[in-house]
Amino acid sequence: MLEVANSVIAKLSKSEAKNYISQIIFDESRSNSSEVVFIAPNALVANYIRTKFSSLIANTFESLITHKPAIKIICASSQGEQKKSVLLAQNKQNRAQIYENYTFENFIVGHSNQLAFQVAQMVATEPGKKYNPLFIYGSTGLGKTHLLHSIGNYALNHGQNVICVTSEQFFNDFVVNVQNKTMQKFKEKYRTCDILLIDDVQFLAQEKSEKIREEFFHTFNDLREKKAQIVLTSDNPPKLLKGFEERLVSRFESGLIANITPPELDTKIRIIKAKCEFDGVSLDNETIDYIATNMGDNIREIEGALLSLNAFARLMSQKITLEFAKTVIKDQVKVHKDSSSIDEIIALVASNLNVKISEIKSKSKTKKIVEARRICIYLAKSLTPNSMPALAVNFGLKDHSAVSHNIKKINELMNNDSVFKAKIEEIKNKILQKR
Ligand SMILES: Nc1ncnc2c1ncn2[C@@H]1O[C@H](COP(=O)(O)OP(=O)(O)OP(=O)(O)O)[C@@H](O)[C@H]1O
Repeated sequence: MLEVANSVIAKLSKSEAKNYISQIIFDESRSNSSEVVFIAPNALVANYIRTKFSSLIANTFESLITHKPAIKIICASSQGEQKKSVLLAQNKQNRAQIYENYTFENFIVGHSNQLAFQVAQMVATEPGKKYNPLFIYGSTGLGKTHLLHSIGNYALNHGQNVICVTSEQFFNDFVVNVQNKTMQKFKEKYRTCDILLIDDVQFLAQEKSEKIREEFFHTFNDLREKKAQIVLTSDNPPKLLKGFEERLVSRFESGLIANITPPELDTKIRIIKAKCEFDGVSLDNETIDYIATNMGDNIREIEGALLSLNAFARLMSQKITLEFAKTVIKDQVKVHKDSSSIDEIIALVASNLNVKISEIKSKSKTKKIVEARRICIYLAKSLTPNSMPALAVNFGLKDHSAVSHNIKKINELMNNDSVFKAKIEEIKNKILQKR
């Protein structure tokens, strides 16, 4: 059916496709091999399609299935059918904004993203009940959009009316509707959905116009009152989103905040294996380990490296070996090595916590220095491509389990103390901004 719809749409103007063809839904229960039935939301659309597009649809069927069925366009009879038809038509449009491969099934879960994954599943299955809003934050390329769209895919497949946009799309939509004096349309779109998913909400904070934040504030309140689910993603926790008024920040914090941290080596390896399987790329374990250890934590960049490897291997009819991989992705690896050195991290932590660089590098067991050193280890693991053994050498620790122990302590502190957590995020942000 999708093939027929796409072929028909390809022959129409944008407005014909949007205003007519995308409004009808296929009625499987009433269709058979000689007659195909579609439901239109009202008589106007039904009549228009009957007279203008019936033969085009029938011919398209003929070209694809070699016989020409009769095409019947009926009008939604009951209120329920009308509502279903409108909802399905809306969902067809909404679906177009959601990446179909970004599903819960395709998401690899590890310690770094487990909480975000679990709550995302909960809000998808029971929207608006708990954790509203859900605020997911983390550095770039760690899977925030993937989780957001997974919620969207799941909810759409379960008949929910979902709007999924980036904050830039929300802003552009707002501007267009203000210019066209069609704000009522904008409000209907954003305030009647069951689930509103907004990606990269930090960009709204940076917009010069105060009006967009005002509109977002009212949209947010309206949806919350109607118990519609709101999910937001961002690169930083609400407290660090400079540009939003306190009233909005406190609303973001009123639900659940889930942080996605950089994946541990083991999770990264599982993600690489899953991506290879998905894209049909064949890599041996040695090469997978090399990529996981040397390429940083941004999964988008790892995906890019896998694509390059695959493309070069095909082009040169060559099997992907470790040596081949090292040559092809050497630039990506180099960029990561240069991007945020351990010394840079130590210097920033030292100045932020008012301790000396030499103290962090010393063997001092003073509580304040131990904590500063631990923060450096934690940040070095998150922000540099160094492996655990390499970090152990760098920080003069016995082995990789000593590194894990230090990281675990910081994670515990962050989980129990939101001020401490915000402080770490702030330092991390400063390091990222220096890149
Ligand atoms: N845990 C995971 N399992 C499978 N794929 C993942 C995982 N994490 C990230 N990815 C993949 O990595 C790519 C980048 O992820 P995504 O776009 O969701 O990152 P992001 O956190 O939204 O980044 P940004 O802040 O730059 O928008 C996507 O193709 C996504 O499928």
